[in-house]
Parts: sequence; structure tokens; C-alpha cells
Amino acid sequence: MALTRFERFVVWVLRGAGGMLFAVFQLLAPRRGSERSARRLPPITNPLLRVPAMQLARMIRRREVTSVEVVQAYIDRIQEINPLINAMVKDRFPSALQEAAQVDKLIEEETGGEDVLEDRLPLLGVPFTVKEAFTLQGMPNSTGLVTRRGVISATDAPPVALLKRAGAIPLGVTNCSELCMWLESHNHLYGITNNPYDLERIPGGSSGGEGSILGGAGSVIGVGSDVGGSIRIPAFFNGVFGHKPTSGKMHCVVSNVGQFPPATGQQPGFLCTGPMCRYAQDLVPMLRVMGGHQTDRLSLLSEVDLKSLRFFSVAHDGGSLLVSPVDRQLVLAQRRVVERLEADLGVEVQQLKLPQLKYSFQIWSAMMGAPGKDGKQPTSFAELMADHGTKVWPLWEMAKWTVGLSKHTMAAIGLALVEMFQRSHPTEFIIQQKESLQRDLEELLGTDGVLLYPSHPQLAPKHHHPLFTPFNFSYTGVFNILGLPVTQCPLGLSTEGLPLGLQLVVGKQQDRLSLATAVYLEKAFGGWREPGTTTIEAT
Ligand SMILES: CCCCCCCC/C=C\CCCCCCCC(N)=O
Repeated sequence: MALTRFERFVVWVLRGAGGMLFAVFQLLAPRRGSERSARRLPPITNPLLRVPAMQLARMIRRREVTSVEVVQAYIDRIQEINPLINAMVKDRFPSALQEAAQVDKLIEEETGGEDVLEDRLPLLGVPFTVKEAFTLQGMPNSTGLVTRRGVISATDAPPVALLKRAGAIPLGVTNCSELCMWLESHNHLYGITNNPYDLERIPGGSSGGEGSILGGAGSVIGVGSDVGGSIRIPAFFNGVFGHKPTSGKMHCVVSNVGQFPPATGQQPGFLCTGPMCRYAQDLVPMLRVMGGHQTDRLSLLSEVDLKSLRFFSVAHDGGSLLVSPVDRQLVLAQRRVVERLEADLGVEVQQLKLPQLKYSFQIWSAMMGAPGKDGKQPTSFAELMADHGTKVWPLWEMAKWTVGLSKHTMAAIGLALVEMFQRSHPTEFIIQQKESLQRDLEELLGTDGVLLYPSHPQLAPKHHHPLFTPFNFSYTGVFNILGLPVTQCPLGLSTEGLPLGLQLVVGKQQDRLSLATAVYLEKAFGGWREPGTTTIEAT
């Protein structure tokens, strides 16, 4: 049996207490809505901001536009929107403009023709942004820890270096959750990041700065990381694409080196670095650049015949007591995808239930806390908060927080507190659930299956609300533990003008299937929409 009667009772008590706390929070929360939600992102005026990255690269190579013009267009947009969204936390605009001028000079002098440049430097002259948790030479790398203020990267993380080597130009680094472990991108070093579709709402986490700047058209491609949904949740909440590649110690596609905090215990098998972008066609080229030769085994360039694929749809996690029910607009959006696939491709989408998904949170948290093959426990969250000092004391931090003296967010303190009660080894029951889910999904998906699954049970929540629904991320987290590749795909906007979306899950090393499905769904549902100016379709 999964939960004893007593455990179920504890869950209900916790939910009741959470509900009451939420009611008090709602009563006391400052009413700044009128001012903040009335403010909207200014419309896009420069058409260069609506061009996919690979197309920009082609235009730059062909001298239809200069790299300086493109980089300047993005700098102007960031300067316009960042005061509203607080997504970019440190820029390198003067250096980016200098590098763009060098690119234009190189193209001017190149005699080998366009093909030579395309082959050697596929992203030549195209700007990109990087989550601050990655090292980017000369930029801060604090991951939201006040004690890491002043840590400046001397080198580039391998995926960042590969993007630079492909000719892309970094514009700066973007905000994330404290230690990359929350749904909201908030910390006491850089403050809170807002969702470009509604400034009162969260952009998600932990790559929330990336999600927000991409959604707001302040960037076209960016680098994120994901150990529980940190690429997919912000991609979903900000209406852009994101891909968590195949993971696992044997299968890692994009290097995880050069990010803080490093993964320990079994976590290196769950953590993924991957692309985030506004246009689906940029996913494959970005992944190929970021993964280098590791992507050869994914056959990313081979043609995918969508009509020959098998599609499955799972509507929800089977009713976990800890997780919110799936929003009706998301249910409808998923249904529309099923109808469209059946009508356009002539396939039959099979509706399924996977009962083990009910234990997604327990599977994720047990495996994240499990010792590695060497028997060593992963570094505790409380130790990470102290940045390799001793440890923070969660109760003491909580007391300091109540009087405004803690350097940590409530979410980080809460996580350190919960960790104190966590078992050091997963229970037999949870291991069984995980293994049976892994078996069922691998059998089901094989080398030609695509599973449609909600990205998150709710649309982008209001700021701080995830404190009352902390387990909702398990819709994404479970796939990190299973090592399956997942593409996050936008599906238009809700009645409130918030992004709708869906996860596309495929078998290990079959990344090309979900990536190709995302390109199809972008055509069918319109992909990324400009915040504030789009027609709303959900009913
Ligand atoms: C103050 C409330 C704290 C309650 C904590 C309840 C436990 C929830 C556990 C973990 C939440 C982690 C959220 C992770 C989100 C994505 C992480 C990632 N880097 O991919």
C-alpha cells in the first residue's frame, strides 16, 4: 500500500493548514495589482525580433542584415522591457556590439562563400542569453546566493563555449531561483523576475529569467538547465519552446559542467542542460551545437515521418493528493492537439492512464536524495545554502526571515526545513513504482512513440502562490528521474492571455521525434505569441 491511513490523514491536515495559510496570505498580500498588471510590455516594433535564430544567421551570412543591427535590435528591446520583467541580471552589451562588428568584418572578408561559413559557424552573429547559474566568462555566477556576490566566471561552461564557437554572441546572464531549486525566479541578490504576459505572475523556475526574456522577445535563443522542470516550466509559463535532452550517466547529451550548484549523489543522471527558444525550428540546430559530437547518436538530421509515429495522451497524474488538478483550459488544449493530430496525420491517439504517475513527487524527491553509486549522500540543500561553508540552520533562518534579516528566500528556507525530515534512502515501494513506470513507458514509447502530457497542472501562477502548491512541479520532475527526453511546446493563449502548452515525451535517444512534433505543433497552433497583442482562443 502506498500511503497508510495516518499518512493520508497528515496529507489532509497539511492541505487544510495550507489552505488556511493561503487565505490569510490573500487577505494580507499588498494590493499592487492595479498598478503592476496595468503595465504591459511595449509592442515589438523592430521586425528583426520576429525572425528565428537560424534565419537570422542566414541573413547575416548573406549580408542582408549586419550582426551589429541584430545585436542592437535585441539590446534596444532588453533595455525597453527589462525594467518591467527584471529578467537579465547582468549584461555585456558593449562587448557584444564589438564582437558583432568583428563578425561583420569577417563576413566582409570571407571569400569561401556562404556554405563555408554555415558549416563552420552556423550561428555566426546571432545573439543569445544564458541562465546565470552557468559560467560565462566575465559574468557573475551566483545562482542567487547573496554570499556568492562577486563570483565572476573565468571560463565558459562547455555548452556556452560551443555556442560561442558556433559564432553566437552572448548578451548577458538571466535570473534564476536561489540555487536553481524553486518554481519562482526570486532571490535576494537580484530580486524577483516577472512573467511578460502578466507582470503579476511568475515566469517559472529555475530558468525563469531565460523564459521571461525569451517570451518578451528580448532574446531569441538561450541556455537553460533542468533537474525537475527548470527548462520546461519556464518555457511553458512564458509560451516558448524548451527541450530537456535524454539524460542518465550513460546518455548525457549536453554537458552539465560549469553550472552552480554541481549535481551530486545520483543527480548527475537527472540534470540536463538544453536549449530554450522562441521558434521550434531553432531547437535541433541549437541542440546539435550545444551537444557537439554527443548528438551524433541522436540522428537529429534524419527525416521524421509523423504519420508513422504512435501517439499517446495521458490527461493527468491519476490524482496525487499533493498536486493540484489540471486546469480545464489545459485539458481542452491537450484535447485540441489530439483532434488535430488525428485529423491532419490520420493517426489514432491512444488515451492512457499510468497509475504510477500518482507517485511522481515521491519518486523525484526520493531519487534526488538517494546516495550515489559510491554510497555518498548528495550535498544537502542546507550545505549548498551556506555555499560550502558549514550549513545553514533552517529554523534560525526562518526566525531571521520573519524580521527581514535572512539572506535567503522563504522557498529555500522551506526546502532546507523539509529536507531535515527526508529519508536518506528511497522506500522499496517507491523504487518499485519508479521501475515499473520506467518499464511501462520504455515499452510503450519504444523508438516511435510520443506521449502527450500536461506540463504543469496550472497556468502561470501569481507571485508567491507556489509556496502553497509546492508539489505541482512533479508533472515535469518525474521525467528527469526516468531520463526520458521531453520537448515543451506552446499552444496559444488562455482566456486570461496566459500561455497554454504541453510536454512531448519520447523514448531515450529518440529526441528527434518530440522535436519534429514540436515543429508540426508550432505550425498547427501558432507557436510563440507576442505578449499583450494576441488573439485569445481558449474557451
Ligand atoms: C516554503 C514551502 C517549501 C515546501 C517544500 C515542499 C517540497 C517541495 C520540493 C521541491 C520543490 C522543488 C521545485 C523544483 C523546481 C525545478 C527544479 C529544477 N532545477 O529543475
